[in-house]
Amino acid sequence: MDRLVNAPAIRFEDVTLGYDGHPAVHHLTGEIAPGSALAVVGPNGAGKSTLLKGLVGTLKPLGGSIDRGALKSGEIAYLPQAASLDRSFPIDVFDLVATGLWRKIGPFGGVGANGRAKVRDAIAGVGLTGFERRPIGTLSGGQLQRALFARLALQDAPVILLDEPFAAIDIDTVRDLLDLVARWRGESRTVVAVLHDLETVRHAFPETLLLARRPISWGPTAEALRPERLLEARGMTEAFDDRAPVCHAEHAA
Ligand SMILES: Nc1ncnc2c1ncn2[C@@H]1O[C@H](COP(=O)(O)OP(=O)(O)OP(=O)(O)O)[C@@H](O)[C@H]1O
Repeated sequence: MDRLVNAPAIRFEDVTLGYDGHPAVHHLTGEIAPGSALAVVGPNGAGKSTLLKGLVGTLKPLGGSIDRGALKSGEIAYLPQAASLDRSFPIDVFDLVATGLWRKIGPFGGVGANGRAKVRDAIAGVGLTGFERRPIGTLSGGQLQRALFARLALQDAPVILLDEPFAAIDIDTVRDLLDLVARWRGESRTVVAVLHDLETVRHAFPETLLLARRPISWGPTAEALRPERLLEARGMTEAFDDRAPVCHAEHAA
């Protein structure tokens, strides 16, 4: 547990992230404290998924820097949007969840009796006992998301990133998965989640980053989501030029 409590903050210093030299997020400066639960909120196209890709390291900044402290590769667990998963991939629930152990045993390592017990526990923890040998292509959206959360739990990472984890998921599953998020917080893990449902954000995430290509507000959720801030965010993405060059002005608005 000390490993998690002592995890470093993640710091953004005037970060620009984008594609083909065009910014999708810019002028992001701030810090994610270890053990915090941060919601990332904003309109469509605001750059929320782009930010998570930058955080996990699959997208390099076009400008500025992201300091992950001493976090090693693999210590940031990442659940992309459900649409990015190929559900036709021939793998069953047990084997999908077992891939959460890769960081510890390597892709070609045997899972072993101990590992198999951990996989079964993780599957039970998300209420999927009995589904172990079901191909993932036969699961409902909610069941698949439960399996993906079980895999995340097994990864045992100090930082967990979730991209729209509750989109098109039934209310019981959302409640169960939020319980798991609360448990991760109790274990001092850092959780960053892209969310659209502001009720869920207000209920379960004490900190919020409201993003609209640039940060509109970042701080305690009630403050960050004040109506005038939300209005400002809506106007920002509508006005943004998708082919704009990188702007190097210091923290320009
Ligand atoms: N691979 C890519 N190549 C080029 N442009 C991209 C790519 N991915 C995203 N973009 C663009 O970057 C901008 C931000 O996209 P992003 O997916 O980060 O937004 P988002 O806030 O997650 O949106 P949503 O809520 O709709 O999922 C959008 O204009 C999008 O078209």
